[in-house]
Amino acid sequence: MNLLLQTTHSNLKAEIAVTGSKSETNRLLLLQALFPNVSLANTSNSDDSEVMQKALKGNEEIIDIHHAGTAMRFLTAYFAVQEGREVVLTGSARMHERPVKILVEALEQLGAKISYEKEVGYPPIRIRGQKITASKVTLAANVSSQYISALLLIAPKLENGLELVLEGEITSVPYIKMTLALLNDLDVKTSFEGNIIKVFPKQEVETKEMTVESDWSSASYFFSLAALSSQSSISLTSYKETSLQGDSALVDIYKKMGVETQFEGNKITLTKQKDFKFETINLELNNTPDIAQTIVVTCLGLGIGCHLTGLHTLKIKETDRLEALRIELTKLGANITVTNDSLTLIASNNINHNVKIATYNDHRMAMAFAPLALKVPIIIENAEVVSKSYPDFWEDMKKLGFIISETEV
Ligand SMILES: O=C(O)C1=C[C@@H](OP(=O)(O)O)[C@@H](O)[C@H](O)C1
Ligand SMILES: C=C(OP(=O)(O)O)C(=O)O
Repeated sequence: MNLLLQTTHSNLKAEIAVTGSKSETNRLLLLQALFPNVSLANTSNSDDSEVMQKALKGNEEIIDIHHAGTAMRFLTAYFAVQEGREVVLTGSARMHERPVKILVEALEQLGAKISYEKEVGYPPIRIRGQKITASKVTLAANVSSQYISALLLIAPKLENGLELVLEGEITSVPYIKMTLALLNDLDVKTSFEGNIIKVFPKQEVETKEMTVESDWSSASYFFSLAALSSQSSISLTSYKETSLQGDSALVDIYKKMGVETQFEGNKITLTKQKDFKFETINLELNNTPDIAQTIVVTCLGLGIGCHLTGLHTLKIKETDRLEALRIELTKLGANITVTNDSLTLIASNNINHNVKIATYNDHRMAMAFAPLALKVPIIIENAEVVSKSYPDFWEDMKKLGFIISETEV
C-alpha cells in the first residue's frame, strides 16, 4: 500500500492517544511470563509486542518473530532457561542478517545450549532449554544493548543471580537502565557501577499492576510535525515528565527546533514557538538511536543543517538506516553524506515534490518522512510497515487534518 500524503493547512490541533512503549511492553511481557502475578496496563498494540506475547503464551516449536529485534533477543535468553523445552527462533529475511552471536556466546558461557540453523552468528537459532547455575558473564556492549537487557531480564530467576562484565563502549545505555528500573519496580535488587551490572536472585514478586508509559519514539513524529507546522497544539496522552525511555530526550532536542513541551497530568502538549531563530543542529545520539531518522527529516523540512553522530547501531536495525536515509533524502534534493556512524545534512530550502519514499521494511522510514507532507505532497511506499511499532499512525495523522489516500504510483 502506497500512500499519498497532503494537507491544506499547517495549523495542527488534536489530542492523540499514542500506544504504549514497545520497549517497556516487551520487557514486561517477559517479566510477566517469569512472574505471573504481574499484570499490565497500556501495553503496546505493535506487531512486535504481539509476536512477543504470542511466543510467550504459545507452545510452538518454531517461533517466527518477524522483524522484532527485542523479541528475538529477549526470547533467546528466555528460552535458554526453559528447562526441557526446545524451540527454533526465526524471523524475517532481515532478522536473519541481524547479529545475535554476542548474546548466544554470553548464554553459552552460562551453560546454555544454542545452535545455528543457517549462518553462524545469526537467526534462525535452535535453543535447548537448560537449568543454569553459573552467574558471571563477560560480553561486548558496543553492538546492541538488547543483548544486555535480554540477560538482565532472566537474571532474577537464575539461582545465583547474574553479574555482567561489559566490554567496550556501552551503546544505547538508557535501554539498559530501563530494564534495571523495571526490575527494581518489581523489588528485584540490581546495581550498575562502571562496566559491571549485578542482578540479585528473586524467585517470586508481590502481585503488582505495571502501567506502561506511551511510546516516546512514536511521539517523535509529532515533535517533527509541530516543528514543521505554522502553528500547533498537539496533545499526546499517557506520558510522564520522568520517563524510563531515553527518547524522552526529544523534549530538549526539539526545543532547539522551536517546539515547546508542556506537561499537564499525564498529557504533553507540543506547541510551535513563534519567530524562533533556527541554528544548525549538532547531536550525539548514541543514547537515542531510534529518533535519528525523525530529526534529520525535520531539519530538511526546516531548511537547516545537522550533524548527527553516535549512529553506528543504525546499520544493523530494520534496514541499514544510514544508507536508507542517504538514498531517500537525496531523492528529495537534500545534500547529505553519511559515514559508518554519522550523518551530515547541508542546509537548503529546496524540497522536491511528489517524491516516492521507499521504506525498506522499516517502520521508522515511513513515519519519519511523513511530516514532510506539511511542506510538499509526498508518497510513502509500503506504508503498512508502521505496524511494527505504531499500527494507528496513519489514523492519528488524519486526526491532525492530513489528507491520506492510497495511490497506485
Ligand atoms: O532494548 C530496547 O527496547 C531497544 C534498544 C535499542 O536497540 P540497540 O540497543 O540495539 O541500539 C533500540 O534501538 C530498539 O528500538 C529498542
Ligand atoms: C530498532 C528498532 O527495533 P528492534 O531492534 O527491536 O527491531 C526500532 O524500533 O527502531
